[in-house]
Amino acid sequence: MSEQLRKTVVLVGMMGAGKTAVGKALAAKLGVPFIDSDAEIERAANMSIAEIFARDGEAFFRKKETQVIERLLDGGRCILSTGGGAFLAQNNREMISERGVSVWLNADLDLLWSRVRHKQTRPLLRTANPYATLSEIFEARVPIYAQADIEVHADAAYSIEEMANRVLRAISARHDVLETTE
Ligand SMILES: Nc1ncnc2c1ncn2[C@@H]1O[C@H](COP(=O)(O)OP(=O)(O)O)[C@@H](O)[C@H]1O
Ligand SMILES: O=C(O)C1=C[C@@H](OP(=O)(O)O)[C@@H](O)[C@H](O)C1
Ligand SMILES: [Mg+2]
Repeated sequence: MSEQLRKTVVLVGMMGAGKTAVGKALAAKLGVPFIDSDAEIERAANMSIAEIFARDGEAFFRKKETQVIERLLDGGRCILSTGGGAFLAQNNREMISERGVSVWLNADLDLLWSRVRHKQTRPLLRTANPYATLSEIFEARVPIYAQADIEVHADAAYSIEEMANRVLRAISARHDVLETTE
């Protein structure tokens, strides 16, 4: 049995949902390239995301993010993990739905917090009360992530491997995304 990816799969969702980790595992399963938009931006700028936010600001980062996602969607089919804010701009959502398929990794706030609380890599959470900030961002964004083509629930009990299998099952049900031949 062989599987052929017919569209780029774009993982969206909150910081800590597992987009980067699950995307990598999914790409390995399918034998297709894995690309993380944050990593691409960091590579091009030769700076970390935190440094880009500090030096050039969030608006600059968002412009770069749109450019990078547009370029990647025009390239070969792959698993594309985006940063948590990438799905918020309408033009980004439009190009993702025209040229790829969006998959929302939907995790609850407690799970997200448990994964991001000890990390210093996410500049948006460098506030006096990072839990409150995460909670506000979560409330504001959930209705937008809910516009994704496919939703996969992320539970604390699911390993990265299990999550990759869940996304694989969800896209396998869509023949316009993953074609399976005997
Ligand atoms: N299903 C999972 N089980 C256990 N740890 C996970 C799982 N998914 C992600 N992680 C861990 O949680 C952290 C955040 O995951 P990451 O992939 O960076 O999320 P995102 O890219 O959505 O912000 C990382 O340390 C990652 O290894
Ligand atoms: O949610 C956001 O706005 C952001 C999420 C981060 O990516 P992850 O979702 O992979 O952590 C990164 O793009 C940047 O710190 C902004
Ligand atoms: Mg990530």
